[in-house]
Amino acid sequence: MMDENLSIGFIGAGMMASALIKGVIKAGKAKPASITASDAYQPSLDRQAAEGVHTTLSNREVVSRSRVVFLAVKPDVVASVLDEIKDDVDPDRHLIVSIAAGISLESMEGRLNSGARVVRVMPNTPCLVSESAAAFALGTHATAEDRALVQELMGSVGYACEVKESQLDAVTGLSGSGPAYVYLLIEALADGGVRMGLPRQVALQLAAQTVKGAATMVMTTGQHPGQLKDAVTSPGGTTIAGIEALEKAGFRGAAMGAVVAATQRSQELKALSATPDKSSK
Ligand SMILES: NC(=O)C1=CN([C@@H]2O[C@H](COP(=O)(O)OP(=O)(O)OC[C@H]3O[C@@H](n4cnc5c(N)ncnc54)[C@H](OP(=O)(O)O)[C@@H]3O)[C@@H](O)[C@H]2O)C=CC1
Ligand SMILES: O=C(O)[C@@H]1CCC=N1
Repeated sequence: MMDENLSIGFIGAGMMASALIKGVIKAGKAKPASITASDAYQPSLDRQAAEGVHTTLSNREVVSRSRVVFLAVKPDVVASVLDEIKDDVDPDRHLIVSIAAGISLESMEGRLNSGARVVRVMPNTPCLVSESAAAFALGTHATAEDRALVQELMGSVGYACEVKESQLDAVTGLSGSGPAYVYLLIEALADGGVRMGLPRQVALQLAAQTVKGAATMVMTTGQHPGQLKDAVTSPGGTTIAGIEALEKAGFRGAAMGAVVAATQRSQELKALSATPDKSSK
């Protein structure tokens, strides 16, 4: 069991860090006072300070105050942040948890002093409402305790599982970016309702609840989505007319293509994380 007084730090206090901070506090896994957040953008820090989180403009202070340090900056900033905190990271004390898309464990370990414990996590923003879908991979020096801690922390805000690092780009393309695809779907379904005369608010509520209900059916009945689809689809009825329209528009291919494109983009981001020459350390 995690100690609720475990000190957790966030370097970068933007969208994803805010969602994680709120989620872990709500789950009772950390107290606001045991969290430290840094950012380059003062209004982001002001938002965290209002929640009772200790804030600072110094990334090094985050490391000095925390045992678990989340790297929650954009992928192209990770290298410079690691260079900045490198000499403050103590393998006996710190676990570094990167949530940056595409940045490899090897490249991060290569920028830190030897023995640094690093984990890569790919979360998603629904951790704010305890409905995250996350996967993680352990670095060379991360321990069984680190695995248990990350599983407990991420599991407290939704579903979490360990995967091979090579699978994390696909996780990013599916569940990391996935909430945005589903928001697009909800918006489009609501637009369809509005197009056919429903009030906007009613249409949006019906669309969102339909997506939530269908997801809950998949997760609780154990039935294949195809079986559940068939149960909605009466012969010669309304649903098959709707499905025909979706199939004609290439809906399945478009959804698969979104995951493929986002995965490929995550793979491209690796180019930003080439391992530095170790002899220069
Ligand atoms: N958003 C999402 O749904 C998900 C994001 N991620 C990953 O999370 C990471 C953060 O993404 P997201 O929260 O969306 O991005 P944001 O831009 O919202 O947050 C990043 C924050 O880091 C700040 N920052 C920039 N440089 C530094 C620095 N040197 N030191 C400290 N803070 C700095 C930025 O300030 P400023 O704006 O002034 O530059 C910004 O406030 C990314 O690596 C992304 O791949 C992973 C899963 C899902
Ligand atoms: O769009 C992005 O790059 C980040 C990573 C996954 C979700 N958002």
